[in-house]
Amino acid sequence: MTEQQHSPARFTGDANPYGGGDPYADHRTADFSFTRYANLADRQLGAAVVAANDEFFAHRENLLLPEPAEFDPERFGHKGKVMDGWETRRRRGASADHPWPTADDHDWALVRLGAPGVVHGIVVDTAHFRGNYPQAVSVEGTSVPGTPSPEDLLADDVKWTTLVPRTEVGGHAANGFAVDAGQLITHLRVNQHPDGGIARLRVHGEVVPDPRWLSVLGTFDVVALENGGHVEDASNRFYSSPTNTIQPGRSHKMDDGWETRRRRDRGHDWIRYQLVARSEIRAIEIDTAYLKGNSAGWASVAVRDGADGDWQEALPRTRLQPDTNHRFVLAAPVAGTHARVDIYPDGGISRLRLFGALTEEGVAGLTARYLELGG
Ligand SMILES: NC(=O)NC(NC(N)=O)C(=O)[O-]
Repeated sequence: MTEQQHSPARFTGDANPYGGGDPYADHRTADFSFTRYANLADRQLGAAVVAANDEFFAHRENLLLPEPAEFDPERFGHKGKVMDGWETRRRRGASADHPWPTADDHDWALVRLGAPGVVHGIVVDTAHFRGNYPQAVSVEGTSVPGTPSPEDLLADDVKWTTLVPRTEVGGHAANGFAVDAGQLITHLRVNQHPDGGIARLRVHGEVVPDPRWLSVLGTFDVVALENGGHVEDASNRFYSSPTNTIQPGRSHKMDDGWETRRRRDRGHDWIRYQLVARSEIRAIEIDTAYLKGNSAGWASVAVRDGADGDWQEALPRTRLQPDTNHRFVLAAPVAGTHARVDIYPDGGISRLRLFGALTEEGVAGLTARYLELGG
């Protein structure tokens, strides 16, 4: 997929001091088209903020929390105002005559993505940092194989590519940046110039798995997000994201799955996926964990070979039980590049697993893409 380059809305400058009431009432945000891609900096996928040079006021780990940042005007701790984000101390200059930081002074945090991938856009949200947000931010990316330590990542021989050049940002705003680096990224370095606080970081993109790993595994879940599957479209996203259906592990609460609004017509809901590459599917799991009074009543699965192929039934319309994992062995393998799950009439499922193996063509396509991206 190629990202259409739009210039996302830009916010710069201070927000007003908090004046009471809903702290989000004056939060500045916009619709960023790249948020249709999954968040590769998701803890659930395995992402982490592995190091930061300073976290005096607030911990670096807050950056990846899934929920919006909270603000309690009354909450102060030993170090100052308790902030729900990553916040560094105020930098100072070298002398009384020059008390200001230098132009190059900045703070950094190292982020490991949940899976290697191509980044299409980044949101640096300074929610509630109104007078203490960074003047500017920049983001670099690198691809380091294996499991490097923070020291390995900070070594001089690691080559970093600029994903977001140093850019002025706004306080109390979701600052969005479209990215078009066209290379595989495993880690990010997020810089705030010269210092300050960032509430949340989101890194939207596509997972590009190592084809050697998937080939050795043989049979695996060919639609799983961590293996390179993704949601192309869905009929409804009212309560929760359809991407939840391909997240790792079992769902542990209702909004960890996919739930649609109640239908009052004669239609039904669906999700369409692109598989990691052309695959042969042999077994299907549909889980309705934590969906009890709102589980889908029935579900069917179809597979398509190529973007314009015809849909071929893999699983006929089948009754589902609430809060239950269902397993189906297919009578014969079904080959394709795309899949869809249709649920009747509405409700939700928590996970869809499509177990199979890459076809020869699938291995070749994935290997070519991986090498082209520098993997
Ligand atoms: N009111 C503040 O937030 N002040 C300071 N920050 C914290 N967290 O106390 C600062 O330096 O910006």
